[in-house]
Amino acid sequence: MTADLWTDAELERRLEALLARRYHHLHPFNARMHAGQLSPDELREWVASRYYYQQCIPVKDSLLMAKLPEDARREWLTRVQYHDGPAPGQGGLEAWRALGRAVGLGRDTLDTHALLRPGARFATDAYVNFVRDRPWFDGVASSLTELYAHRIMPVRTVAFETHYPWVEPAGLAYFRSRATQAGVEASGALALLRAHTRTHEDQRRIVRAVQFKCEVLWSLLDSLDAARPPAAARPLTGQHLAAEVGA
Ligand SMILES: O=C(O)c1cc(C(=O)O)c2c(n1)C(=O)C(=O)c1cc(C(=O)O)[nH]c1-2
Repeated sequence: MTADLWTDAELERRLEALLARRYHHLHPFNARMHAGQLSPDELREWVASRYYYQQCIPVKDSLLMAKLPEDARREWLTRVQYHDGPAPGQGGLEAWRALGRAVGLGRDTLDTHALLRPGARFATDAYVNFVRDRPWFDGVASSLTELYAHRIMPVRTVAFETHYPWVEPAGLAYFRSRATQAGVEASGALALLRAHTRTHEDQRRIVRAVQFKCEVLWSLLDSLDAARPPAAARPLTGQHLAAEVGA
């Protein structure tokens, strides 16, 4: 340990301050969603684009697990199990499919990425690549946006109930589940990082990883918030791409 280390409280204060300024709850698209200003199609595109993010989370966690120390690996496995569930038809990803059904999107539309915005794919892939290519310490740190995620879930749930009554209530279960799960995950990640922090530079790496992750989440919403051009000029979706390669 070196004398110039921030205390735990100071590190958390810095992360809080960063997230309060840069987390995606402040993004104009999220603000419009929570204010009830999204059209049904915009809401569907968000659900479809975020589905790709949800699919990739257990993939990045599996890549991360391969690098973790033994105790941490056992702990991190629960994240993969949370999303994949103990059996088909269960788990977090299935809960997101239920959200898809609740907004009128079938599994086929989600799985073919027909409505996935290219920018949302690039942002998500950047997160997976970051975790794959960097040391596990940075990968774990990049999950710390979850320090804030659990706080916006209750806000989002109420926003959906209030402003989008056409969305089947059963579809909101995922948000409710994350309201507790994200906090548990963030505390576990922080504890693991603290146990392996030796230098001030380690602490700065944590902050930089959270900065990066804020940009991932921000970019994902940028892709959805782009000006809405006429259909012919709209960004390519999975459906267009599949048609072009003759699938
Ligand atoms: O809807 C959201 O605002 C939101 C944000 C985040 C986040 O902060 O990365 C995650 C999730 N949801 C989520 O559902 C989820 O499973 C998740 C996993 C992770 C991660 O970095 O490992 N973040 C998030």
